[in-house]
Amino acid sequence: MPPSSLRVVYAFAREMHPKTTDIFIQYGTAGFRTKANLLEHVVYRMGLLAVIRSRVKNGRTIGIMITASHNLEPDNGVKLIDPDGEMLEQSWEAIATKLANVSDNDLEATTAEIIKEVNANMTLKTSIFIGMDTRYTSPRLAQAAANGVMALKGTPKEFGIVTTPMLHFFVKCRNDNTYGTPTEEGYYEKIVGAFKNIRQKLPVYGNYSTTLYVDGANGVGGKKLNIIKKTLDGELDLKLFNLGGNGGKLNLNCGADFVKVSQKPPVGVEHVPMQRVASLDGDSDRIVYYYVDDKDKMHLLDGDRIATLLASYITELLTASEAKHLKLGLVQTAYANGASTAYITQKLKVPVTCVKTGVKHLHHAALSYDIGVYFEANGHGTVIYSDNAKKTISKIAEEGESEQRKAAQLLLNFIDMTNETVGDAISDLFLVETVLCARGLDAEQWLSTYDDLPCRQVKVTVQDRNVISTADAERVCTSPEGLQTRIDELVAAYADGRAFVRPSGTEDVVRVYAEADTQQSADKLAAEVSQAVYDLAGGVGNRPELPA
Ligand SMILES: CC(=O)N[C@H]1[C@@H](OP(=O)(O)O)O[C@H](CO)[C@@H](O)[C@@H]1O
Ligand SMILES: [Mg+2]
Repeated sequence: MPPSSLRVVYAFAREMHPKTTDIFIQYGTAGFRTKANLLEHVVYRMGLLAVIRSRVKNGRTIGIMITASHNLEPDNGVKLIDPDGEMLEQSWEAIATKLANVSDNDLEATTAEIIKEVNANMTLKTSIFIGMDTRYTSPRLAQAAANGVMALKGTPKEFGIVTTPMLHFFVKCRNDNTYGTPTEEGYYEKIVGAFKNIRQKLPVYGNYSTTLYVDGANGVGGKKLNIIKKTLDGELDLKLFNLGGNGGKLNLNCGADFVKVSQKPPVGVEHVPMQRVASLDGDSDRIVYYYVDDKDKMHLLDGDRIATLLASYITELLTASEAKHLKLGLVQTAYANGASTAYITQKLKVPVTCVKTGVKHLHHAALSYDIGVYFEANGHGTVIYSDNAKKTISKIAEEGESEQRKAAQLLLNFIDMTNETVGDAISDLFLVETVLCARGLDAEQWLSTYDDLPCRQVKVTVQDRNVISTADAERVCTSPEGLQTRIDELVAAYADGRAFVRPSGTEDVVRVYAEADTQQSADKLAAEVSQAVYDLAGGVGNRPELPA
């Protein structure tokens, strides 16, 4: 592009999407995320960067998703999706951060510098897929992204309101047409189609009931399930709540994150004792299940539960299809309940890898298995299958003995039902329902597989959360000095005690996690560790108090 036309681009940027704040913003665990009114210039610049990224990747399509996931309504965010539908390559996060923070005056020079540095061929044609969640600030930000794309002569394709995993899926399909069709219909056809297929093969039996209640978090997931619901022909009877009407606010006292962290049922859902409920987050890339018993006590079935359920069923099908040589492994983070890890390794005999928080880390580690099941405890996860695994299973489905063939065919449906690009609440919901149906389980039986250790997660506000450094997949705190020693002392006083701290990548807080043999102990340990963080890492506001 000749310099004169770039001049026009930057003059346009200054005028249309000016940088109005000096607050430093960082591409974190899931992209940029902050108050929506601080983001417009950032999103515009991500439009520019998406085009540059695409041109480094031979013109393959890149995605831009506008969402702040489970955060409350006033927040928003933006993240880039790489050509295979994966999160942006980590080495580009620093580039994104640099571009987001330069002044309007330096934007031109910095963009030119980046183009040179990454060696982008700016003559390539490129299309950028843009999606957004249901926030009222999203359309304006999506427009800023499209303007950024057009500024560098890329072609934006706007999908409007879609779930985050849908956009990942579209990007993957656009760059690899064997994976599916890059449209919402294509997504339903593949994922919901596979579910309906498998239901033909697995009769409903035992304690499994086809009625499922869903908490849509007043976000996009419930709206999409409302479309899907009409096509399910009674295979699954969805009763949807928190669809965004009746004044229900996005993620407010509802949704997967609320249910997981507060360990309370969401508002807005009718609670029938023992009825299983699936709770999605605002952009529908997370899901947890729960039920309320006849004494009004809530029982949570979180990401760890879903991971173990899926891993054990896949193992069963691998055994039945005699494809046991395919190596299945599970990936978790330090937030995984200790009881789940023990169950997976000791009972299921499946190897477990523990990695840092953030889906990109889990996805990456899962790639080292033939079949990698990865889940964060908060319900974000999926299963990925290597080409070798897919080929082997397809071959058995065609050439194996009758019983082997049957199992392999089920497994192929299971693979089709999976959104392998990223954690996907809708895809995960169908996977879980399939396994529960295949095993004739109700939620209570599912819960009885193992007993979770009571746990507690809390936040502490400090002056600068980056004073906290960690090692060993965030399980050990290496600075500030003395904090880990203090945590060790505190943990030692509890049976089955475990605790760790880490700076959040999406909020300006330090997260504290604790588990112990009783809820009371877990709560107390979390509070004591919070005090240690407050004292040793520059706490602000009131010092955390111990539970009464
Ligand atoms: C403890 C926890 O649930 N942390 C979440 C949260 O990250 P933090 O870096 O902890 O803020 O948001 C991430 C993005 O959704 C998700 O990947 C991660 O698991
Ligand atoms: Mg989310």
